[in-house]
Formats: sequence, structure tokens, C-alpha cells
Amino acid sequence: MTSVLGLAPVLPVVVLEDADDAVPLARALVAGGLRAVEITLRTPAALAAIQAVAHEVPEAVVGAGTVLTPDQVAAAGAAGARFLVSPGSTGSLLDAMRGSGLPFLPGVATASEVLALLEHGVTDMKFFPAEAAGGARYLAALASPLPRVRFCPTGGVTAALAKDYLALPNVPCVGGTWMIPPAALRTHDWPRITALAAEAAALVQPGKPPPESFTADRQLSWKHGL
Ligand SMILES: O=C(O)C(=O)C[C@H](O)[C@H](O)COP(=O)(O)O
Repeated sequence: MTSVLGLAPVLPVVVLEDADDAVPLARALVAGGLRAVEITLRTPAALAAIQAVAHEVPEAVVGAGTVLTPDQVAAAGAAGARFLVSPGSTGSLLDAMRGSGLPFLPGVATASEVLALLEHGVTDMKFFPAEAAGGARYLAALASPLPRVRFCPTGGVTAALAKDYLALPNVPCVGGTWMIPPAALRTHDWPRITALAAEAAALVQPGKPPPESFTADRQLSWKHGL
């Protein structure tokens, strides 16, 4: 199965009002070196946007974000999403994400939420909302008691903050919207987005080993592996 977190150190998080923007935006991000693109299911345009990128930008790996319900898991998969991201999780959402066969990143913000996901065999998680929940210092503090868990911090992350997160041993990737300024999206300034994506893609720490594959298989293989 395709590695997702290993595609780039930064996962762009996209909120689209107009599905017609999806293809040029995805192309602009890919041109800057960011192949994985998370389109959030927060707007009516989201599923059509995922579908368009899945069909027309094969060099991108498009996923669905803000997945809140089992129905949305099914709709995202049907639209062509290749991975799923949620801000949190429930038992039914976790079952649906696992049942989809797609790589998934459920959100956590506390040690107890991490432990609950570990009981379900999940070791790759989104840390959300990263800055508000404690930032890089908080994740650094979790690394020692919870060394098997890998996080994609998202929420309030900027280019400057991303560097601190990516320096942590338990952070292979960060997510955020900073490389897609609303004004650039509104004016279709794709070169500006490509330039910001390229800056983001270059954030990986020299000497840091590439992230391991993030796969549904990996999530399952740790089942009850505390
Ligand atoms: O709901 C989800 O699944 C999300 O992915 C939420 C995102 O983490 C934030 O929207 C990131 O936005 P910024 O804070 O602008 O970087």
C-alpha cells in the first residue's frame, strides 16, 4: 500500500469553496514538491474536489480530511480519496476507517486518547489542534513514555513552527494550511502557492531518516502491541 506520510514532510490541508480550484491547486502543490494533499470535507465542494484531483492529477495523492462519520468515510473512498484524516475518533469512526482499507490518521490531543488508539492497534496519529494543545514541547514530552507512536501535528502550524516539530523523533510529517494563503487561492496565484510549497518541502531536517511507510497494514500490525 502507498506510503502517505512518507511522501513529503508537510501535508497541505485544503479547504475549497469551488471544486474547479482543486486541480490547479493540486498541480501547484505537486510542482512545489508536496504530493500528498488533504482536502477537508468541510465544504459542499469537497467530494467533487477529491474526485477531480483523483482523476486528473495522478501524480498527487489526494486524501480526505475532517472525516467525522462512517458515512463520510464511505463517501470519501467512493470519491477516490487515498487516505483519511480525522480530528478525533470514536469507535464507529475507527471501525469505518479501518474497514475502508485506506491509510488513516485519527486525531488525538491527550495521552489517554493515545492509549485508547494503541489498544486498537493504531500507532500513527494526528496531533490536533497542535499549537493550542501544547505544541512541540508537548509532543516531545510524549515521546519518552509513548515511543512507538508517530504524530502528524496539525492546527496552528506555520512554516517557522514546522521546523521545531519535524526535529522531533516522533514527528515524520506536519500538516497545515500556511502554504495556501486565502488571498492566493482567491486570485488563483498558483506560482505563489508552488513557491510556498517548495519552501515547505525543503523543511525536512538534514540527516533525519526518511519517515517509515504509513500504511493501513502498519496500523493493523500493532494490534494490541503495547
Ligand atoms: O479537521 C481536520 O481534519 C483538519 O485537518 C483541521 C486542520 O488541522 C486545520 O484546519 C489546520 O488548519 P491551520 O491551523 O490553518 O493549519
